Amino acid sequence: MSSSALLPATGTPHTGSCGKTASTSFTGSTKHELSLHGNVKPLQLAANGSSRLAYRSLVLKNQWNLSASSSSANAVTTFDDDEVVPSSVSDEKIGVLLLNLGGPETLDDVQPFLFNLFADPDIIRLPRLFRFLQRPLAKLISTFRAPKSKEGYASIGGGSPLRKITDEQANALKIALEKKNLNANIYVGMRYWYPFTEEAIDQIKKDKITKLVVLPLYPQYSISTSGSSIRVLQDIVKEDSYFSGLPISIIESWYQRDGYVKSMADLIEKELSAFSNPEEVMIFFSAHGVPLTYVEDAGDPYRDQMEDCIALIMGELRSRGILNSYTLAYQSRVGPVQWLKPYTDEVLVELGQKGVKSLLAVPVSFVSEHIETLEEIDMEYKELALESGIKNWGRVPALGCTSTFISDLADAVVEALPSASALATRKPGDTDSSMDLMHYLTKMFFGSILAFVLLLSPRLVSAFRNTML
Ligand SMILES: C=CC1=C(C)c2cc3[nH]c(cc4nc(cc5[nH]c(cc1n2)c(C)c5CCC(=O)O)C(CCC(=O)O)=C4C)c(C)c3C=C
Ligand SMILES: [Fe+2]
Repeated sequence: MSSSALLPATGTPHTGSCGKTASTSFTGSTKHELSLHGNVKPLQLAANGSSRLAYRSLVLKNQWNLSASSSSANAVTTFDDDEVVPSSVSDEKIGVLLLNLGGPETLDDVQPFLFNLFADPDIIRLPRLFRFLQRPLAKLISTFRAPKSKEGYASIGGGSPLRKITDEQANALKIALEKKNLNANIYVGMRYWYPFTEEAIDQIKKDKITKLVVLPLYPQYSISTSGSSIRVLQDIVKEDSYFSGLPISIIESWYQRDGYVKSMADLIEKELSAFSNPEEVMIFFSAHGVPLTYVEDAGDPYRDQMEDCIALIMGELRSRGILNSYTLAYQSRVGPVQWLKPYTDEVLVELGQKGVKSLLAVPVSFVSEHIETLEEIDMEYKELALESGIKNWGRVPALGCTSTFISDLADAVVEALPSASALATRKPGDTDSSMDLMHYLTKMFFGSILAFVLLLSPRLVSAFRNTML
């Protein structure tokens, strides 16, 4: 059945734009006094491909003198103030670092972007012994995966909208913070494409930021997303005396915030009302998956947080008298291993077979439109759902620059400031280079055998081809 034969319940295409023009500088007000209260916040650290939990700070009541700051134009996207506040007003220069995944801007960027992604030890988690295979493996997988990915990016206009949307969110956050009397420089650091996290970090140092709030743009924490970006930050902090002394506060997850939950509920409520029989619509939460081993072996809290998040959103909807049925499934799996279940594609088919007629898809693991909303949900899953017997299809847009959401992120930043403190530094001698010669030779020996098997075996190569395409 062709999808065009059946009209979706909602008519507005989700273009992936916040609908505002990003600009790089603002004139901030000159002097603000603010009393802030921080909360006990867990800080989750992902290092060497494994997740660790550290608990950080504290209930503080702090009196701040916050100032606007200046910084020059740069390679990395920053949103900063033009106006320099006299140093007598305040010594503080507040920075907010938004962490995101990044996406290819052109089709030529796709393979190198995929290489960066698969070269990340938090994405392909090899045992330590085989870590030196990470890059050859990334080259192999990215080369096989690129044609399929390119098709996807071509179908959404030839590149990812992520940079543009993240810049717009940074812009909106800057304004929201100003409304809360906080002048801050906003930096965007992407994990796998421009502007890279490393560039943002360089700029933060150049700007002599004195207090930094790190805000990953993923509501729920996963080793593979926020964890990976925070690890990059930590690796730099360990080696750099400016960063090791810089008070930093990391907001590692924020799906539980009232403002986020209410903003999601608002979007769902609005899209439900576009169906002719809203109360018959099943709310279908579709989250990006992760391999099962992340959760079951490495202690990734992602699934628990996702389930908690859905319960909060549904609780909010119930409190508004919206009693629709709902379900959660995981999308976008890659490769031959088991991922979190149930899988979105399989659930859609089952729901169709069970006679569900109206469905509202809700992307819940990400706050921008991206390839997995614009292509996977809007095209692939919609078509599959319609073929499976679902008659009315709708999709909730990503939060983007929704004002209640951005205002809540601004609150999160303000609340995080008092608990900023220097991250722990590595002890002298606590480095990989302390590995002895025997250890090194053993690694190389077994690693070479695995490399030979993986890279030169034609059967394995063809297995790869089948699973990556
Ligand atoms: C919470 C969100 C995300 C999780 C968790 C996540 C894990 C994860 N992803 C891959 C593999 C790929 N991801 C790709 C793109 C991509 N992934 C996310 C979000 C999460 N990923 C985003 C926002 C994007 C960027 C989309 C864009 O618009 O550019 C891709 C490339 C696209 C494709 O080929 O499908 C891959 C590959 C793994 C392996 C993983 C967990 C281990
Ligand atoms: Fe992904």
